[in-house]
Amino acid sequence: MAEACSRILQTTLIPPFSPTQKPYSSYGQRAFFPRHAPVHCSVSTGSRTAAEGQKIPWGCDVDSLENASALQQWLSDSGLPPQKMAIQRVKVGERGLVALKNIRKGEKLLFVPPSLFITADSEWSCTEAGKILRQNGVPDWPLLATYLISEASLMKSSRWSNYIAALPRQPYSLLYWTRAELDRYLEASQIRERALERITNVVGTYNDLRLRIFSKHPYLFPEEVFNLETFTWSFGIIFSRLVRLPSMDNRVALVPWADMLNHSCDVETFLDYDKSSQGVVFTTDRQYQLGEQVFISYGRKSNGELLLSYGFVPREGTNPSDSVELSLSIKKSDKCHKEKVEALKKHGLSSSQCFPIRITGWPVELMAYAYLAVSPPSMSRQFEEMAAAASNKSNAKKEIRYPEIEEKALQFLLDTCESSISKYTKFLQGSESMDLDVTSPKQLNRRVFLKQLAVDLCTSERRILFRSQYILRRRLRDIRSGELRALRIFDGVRKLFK
Ligand SMILES: C[S@@+](CC[C@H](N)C(=O)[O-])C[C@H]1O[C@@H](n2cnc3c(N)ncnc32)[C@H](O)[C@@H]1O
Repeated sequence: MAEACSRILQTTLIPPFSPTQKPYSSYGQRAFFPRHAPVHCSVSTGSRTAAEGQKIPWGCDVDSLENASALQQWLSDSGLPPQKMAIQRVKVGERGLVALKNIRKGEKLLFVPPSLFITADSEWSCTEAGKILRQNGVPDWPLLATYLISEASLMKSSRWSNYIAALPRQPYSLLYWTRAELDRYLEASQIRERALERITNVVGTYNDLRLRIFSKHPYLFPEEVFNLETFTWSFGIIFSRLVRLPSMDNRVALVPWADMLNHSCDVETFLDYDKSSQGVVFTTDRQYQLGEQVFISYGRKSNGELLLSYGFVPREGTNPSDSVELSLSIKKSDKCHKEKVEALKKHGLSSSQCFPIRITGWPVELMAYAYLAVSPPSMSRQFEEMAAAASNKSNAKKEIRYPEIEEKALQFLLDTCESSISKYTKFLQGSESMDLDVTSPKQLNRRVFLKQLAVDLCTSERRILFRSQYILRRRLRDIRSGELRALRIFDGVRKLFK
């Protein structure tokens, strides 16, 4: 479903690049951007639609194979060894790498040499721009984001032009959702908060670069090229394609070709640098028949995290790493609110804290937080111990137990879980009749697409909460029936002595 809809989205949102546009005059061959009205943050302006903002004149529509063969040709001319896979249209992920022959389990594939990686050390076509960013100590991610825009804007003059031309013109990412869309579709999920934080970070990073560097060197960083729209694009590319290479001191890199591999929750194989073959490889953990799509893992990520960075949600129940964030808080009305918050602060936590819950259970930290939330003033001496155990920074990751308040703590968790479930249910029931009031087919496609992603995410997150609700109810029932049994025995013994 998501795939079918995503195709619609991709072909309708972005106006195609017009090759007749003139290059940017003061910078040799930079692509020309029409001057925008003042830059807006997509989060703060609910009215702006994604279709209006992003006019990126590079990249391509991923649902077509536009530019894929030029990329393949350029890569093999630039030192990529012959491959057992080719870029093709696929059912999962639109474009992906497909086996050209049978591939065995345990085979090493790819071998992308370092000369084809883009890292923070890559040479800039505009050396002056790179020098200035480095002199200003710009960290790797913003540096890479700026590098990508700088190279992209140089079009054919950049050595990466074939790679950039094959990148998505609009990466799927929550960065492209407006504030109104996030509020409307992701209200029940904590991923909404994460998306808002991420958008704020991107906007903040761009504003910081603009104030500190770009405004001082307008000839090197013209606003027509280095603006919030292009930064949203480059960060979208980075979030969805950058890889961390453990065997290269955890360096981050864009690795052309390797970044054409799509994610599957069924495989456990990751990209890494292989010292012996001196290239980025992965080792297959299953066999592939000729014509089958080959997958890697993007890491053990929840459905929410996959939506946040990559813009897709795996089918319900297929992701063993799926989790949902449950937000717990210390009630303002708590007699020991101040003391509890202070204890939490000491351990880097706050009065409201999110914990990941999986289908298989929850972390010991969550239970410790619940104990703290329900503990009475008479237990104030234990607040510190509870806060330490609630923080994953505590060295001793031991499970703490306070039998005297266990029932209260479990009930607190059950209440929180059920209030979260009701938010999801409200959204999911409402989504069936959600009015998709729109004025154009483009907007309709976008809304159907976003709604489907949100429904998929909320269904999978609610499923985990349902499971927790079941476990919590059973534990409470056991505690209560145990207490009842103990009470009956006590009563019997009392009668005996009467
Ligand atoms: C590293 S790129 C992979 C190549 C990408 N399909 C392309 O054509 O450029 C990551 C992007 O691929 C897509 N993708 C990867 N795995 C997917 C999956 N299992 N389901 C849907 N889309 C997927 C998402 O759009 C994601 O942002």
